[in-house]
Amino acid sequence: MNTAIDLRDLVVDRGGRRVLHGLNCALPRGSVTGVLGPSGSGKTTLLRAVVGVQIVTSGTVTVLGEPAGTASLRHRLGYLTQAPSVYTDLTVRENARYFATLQGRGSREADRAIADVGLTAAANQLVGTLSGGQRSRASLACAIVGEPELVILDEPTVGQDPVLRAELWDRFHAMAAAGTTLVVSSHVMDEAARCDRLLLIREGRLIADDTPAAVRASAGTDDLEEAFLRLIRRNEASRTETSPPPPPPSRTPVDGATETGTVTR
Ligand SMILES: Nc1ncnc2c1ncn2[C@@H]1O[C@H](COP(=O)(O)OP(=O)(O)OP(=O)(O)O)[C@@H](O)[C@H]1O
Repeated sequence: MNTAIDLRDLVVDRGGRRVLHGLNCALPRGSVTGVLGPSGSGKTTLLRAVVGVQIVTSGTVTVLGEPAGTASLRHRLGYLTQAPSVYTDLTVRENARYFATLQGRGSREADRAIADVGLTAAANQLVGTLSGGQRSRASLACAIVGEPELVILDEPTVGQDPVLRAELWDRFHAMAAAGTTLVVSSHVMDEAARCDRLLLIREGRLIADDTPAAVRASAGTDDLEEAFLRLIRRNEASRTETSPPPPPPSRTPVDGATETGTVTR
């Protein structure tokens, strides 16, 4: 089976509000999918649903052939949240070794993950003394140290300089070439261009699910940022057209007037 993630009519409510409105998509294994959309559009919620930590209102989320959240998936996926989840009173290497051990791996994999995120020089530094960007990379090392089949990364490159971002993306593609499936949320358009496939979310709805080339072609522009703007406007226009006409203004009959406006005496 070549599908890593399958969403069917996924609906999620949070805080009494509908956040995802019936998403459908199937993501292939061994690829890098970018999840893009404005702040608050539902990217993190979608990733949480795939990881299995989000209560789902209705629909199904199937991950590596199992329902999301199934215990056996825990060792098959790595999840990087937006808030770094590493121990500040341990060094980078101690953190990586700890998470490696949890995944049945050793110090070799820990050192490799540290190198993959460009932190070898800081391996013996306490995480609590790292910069924000370094701390986020330490967290990324811990998410990938178990060499999971599926890697879910929520804005992994925030706070990283362009050279490091490019290196991280090279690493993501090397992982995909080796068969790993990656889902990466981002706000950055040049990162969208690096993905094999894009999911563009707007207000909890998927408005594009395609390759970057197909997204550009469908929008009629080579500029991905402009393409997204056009797709968003097109989506808004079609929603306006299909929404029911507004109700007529309510008229409260005044004394002596009927509903039809005829004044009676
Ligand atoms: N714990 C929560 N309780 C209630 N509502 C929430 C909660 N977390 C998120 N939301 C709401 O769900 C919606 C989607 O949030 P989500 O974090 O998925 O967006 P996002 O696209 O990841 O945003 P960002 O790019 O800013 O991280 C937002 O309207 C947000 O306010």
